[in-house]
Amino acid sequence: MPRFSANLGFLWTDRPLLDQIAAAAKAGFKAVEMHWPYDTDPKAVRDACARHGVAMLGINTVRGDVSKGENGLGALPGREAEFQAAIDQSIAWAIAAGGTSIHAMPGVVKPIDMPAATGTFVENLSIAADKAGAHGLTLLLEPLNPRAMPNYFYSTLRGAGDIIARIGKPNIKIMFDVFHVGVSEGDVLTKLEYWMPHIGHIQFAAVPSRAEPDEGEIDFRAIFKAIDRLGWKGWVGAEYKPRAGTDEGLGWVKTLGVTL
Ligand SMILES: O=C(O)C(=O)[C@H](O)CO
Ligand SMILES: [Mg+2]
Repeated sequence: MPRFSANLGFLWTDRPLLDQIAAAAKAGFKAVEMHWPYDTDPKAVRDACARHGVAMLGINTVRGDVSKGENGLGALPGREAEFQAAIDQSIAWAIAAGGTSIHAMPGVVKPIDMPAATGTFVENLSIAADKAGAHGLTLLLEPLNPRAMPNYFYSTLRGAGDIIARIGKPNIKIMFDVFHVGVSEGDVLTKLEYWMPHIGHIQFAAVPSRAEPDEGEIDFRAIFKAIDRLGWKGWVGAEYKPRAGTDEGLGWVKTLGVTL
C-alpha cells in the first residue's frame, strides 16, 4: 500500500501549522507537506515533526502578487531576480525544516507570451536546480488543470516533461497530481505508468470535486494499486478539500482499504 502524506495546505486549515502537524500525526499520517508555510519558523516545524514522528516533505515557492492573479514567478520574463529570491527562500526554509522538495511554480502566462516564458523558465530552473541540488533537494514541476488555474504555464504532463527534458538535470521531477491529470488529460493509469520514471511526488483528490477520494470518476482503489505495482516508493499526498471537517472526512481510508 502507498505511504500517505497529509497536505496541510488543504487539511486541518482551521488551526495553526504546528497544530496541523499534531492533527495529521494523531490521524495516523506519517508525513506532511505544505503549500506556503513561510510565516512559521521552520525550526519549530522540524521540532514538531520530530516530536510527532512525521516526515517533512515539500513546500511551494511563493506565488508573487496573488491579488493580481499571479501564481508563480519562474516563467515570467523580467522577474528573474524575484524568482531566484523565491527559490533561495524556499531552499533555506526547507533545509531548516528538514524538507526534501520544492514545487517551483512557473506562473500564469498568456498563450502569445509562451515562447519567451519558456526560455525564461528553462534558464531560471536550470540555475535553481543547481542551487537545490547542492542541498540534496528535488524541484517539482506540477501541471495544473485549466479549470482550476486558467493559463497556467503548463496544464499537461507533456508540458512539464518537455521542460525537464530541455534542462536535463536529475533533481527536476514531475509532481503527478491525480486530480489535475484527471481533469486535464484523463487516462490516469496509463499516464502514471508512462511518466513514472520522471515522477518526484504524487498527490490526489477526487475528480471533478477535489474532495475526498471516495467519490467521483476516478477509482482510487485502482490508482493506489497501480502506484504499488509500478514500484513507487515515495509518499502519496492527500491534497483534497474536505467536504466537511478533515477528521470527519477520513472515512476514505477505511472505504478504500488502505492504512495511513
Ligand atoms: O494546486 C495544487 O495541486 C498544488 O499542489 C499546488 O502546490 C498548490 O497550488
Ligand atoms: Mg497538487
